[in-house]
Amino acid sequence: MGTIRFREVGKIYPGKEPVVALDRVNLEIGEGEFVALLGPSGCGKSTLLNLVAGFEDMTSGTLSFNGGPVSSPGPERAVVFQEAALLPWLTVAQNIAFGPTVQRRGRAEYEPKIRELLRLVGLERFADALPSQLSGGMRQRVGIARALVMDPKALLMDEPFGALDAQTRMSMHQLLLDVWQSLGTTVLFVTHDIDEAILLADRICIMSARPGRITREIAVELRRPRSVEQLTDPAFIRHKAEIMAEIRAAQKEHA
Ligand SMILES: Nc1ncnc2c1ncn2[C@@H]1O[C@H](COP(=O)(O)OP(=O)(O)OP(=O)(O)O)[C@@H](O)[C@H]1O
Repeated sequence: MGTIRFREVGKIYPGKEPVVALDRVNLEIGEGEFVALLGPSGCGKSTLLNLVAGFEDMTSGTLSFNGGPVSSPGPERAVVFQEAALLPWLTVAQNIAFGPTVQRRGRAEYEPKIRELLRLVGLERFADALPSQLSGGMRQRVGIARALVMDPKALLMDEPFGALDAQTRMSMHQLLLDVWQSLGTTVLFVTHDIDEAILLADRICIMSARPGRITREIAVELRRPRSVEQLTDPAFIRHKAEIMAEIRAAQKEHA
């Protein structure tokens, strides 16, 4: 389970000059699907993700997760932000265990899970390290493990690799693909990076400049398992040209 369904969803931020962030968004994401959201800055990508996370309320329309309405955050929908925001006084393992600890779950229940997640994100040797001893990529691995500890049905990722250098980004792409392949979690992934979206996603939704609407959906025709070698695949280049043309057209319309 992990299906997400937007029906005619609108979001207006109230204020002296109200901001129409989303306008009649329709989107269906199937169980285990990897969907990337691409679009110009300020088009409402984070707003859309925050609605699924339960951080914001919509103004109109309906949004459901596994068939039920979304009204608040929940452990079945985990969020990964650009900065992992780890607790600096806790070790890597303690940071990952933070959610279960707050929920007062027994150590015996979650410890095997923490070990499994440390292995999954390649940080077994850093279980006792403090966040200050880690690189940016390693911190983000902890962020992913922390998100997975409650066995979420969906991972909501808001530019999770946006602050990383190109090399680290590439290894994070591989890591995320491996994690997704082994867990089958639904992923909603917000990015500015066209290559990243094509490399990772099953489907790419392109949003128009404000007010944000989904103007185009592209099913990515690259075989899995994916790897960075596919950056030169003819299908990859075709998708990239198609997406760039769509984004240019949307910008022109807005100008
Ligand atoms: N809490 C808020 N109050 C008022 N306006 C907001 C709020 N949050 C976002 N907005 C506005 O809503 C619009 C959509 O913002 P959002 O952050 O969803 O876009 P985005 O596509 O994620 O942008 P970026 O790519 O730059 O992160 C923007 O114009 C933004 O200024």
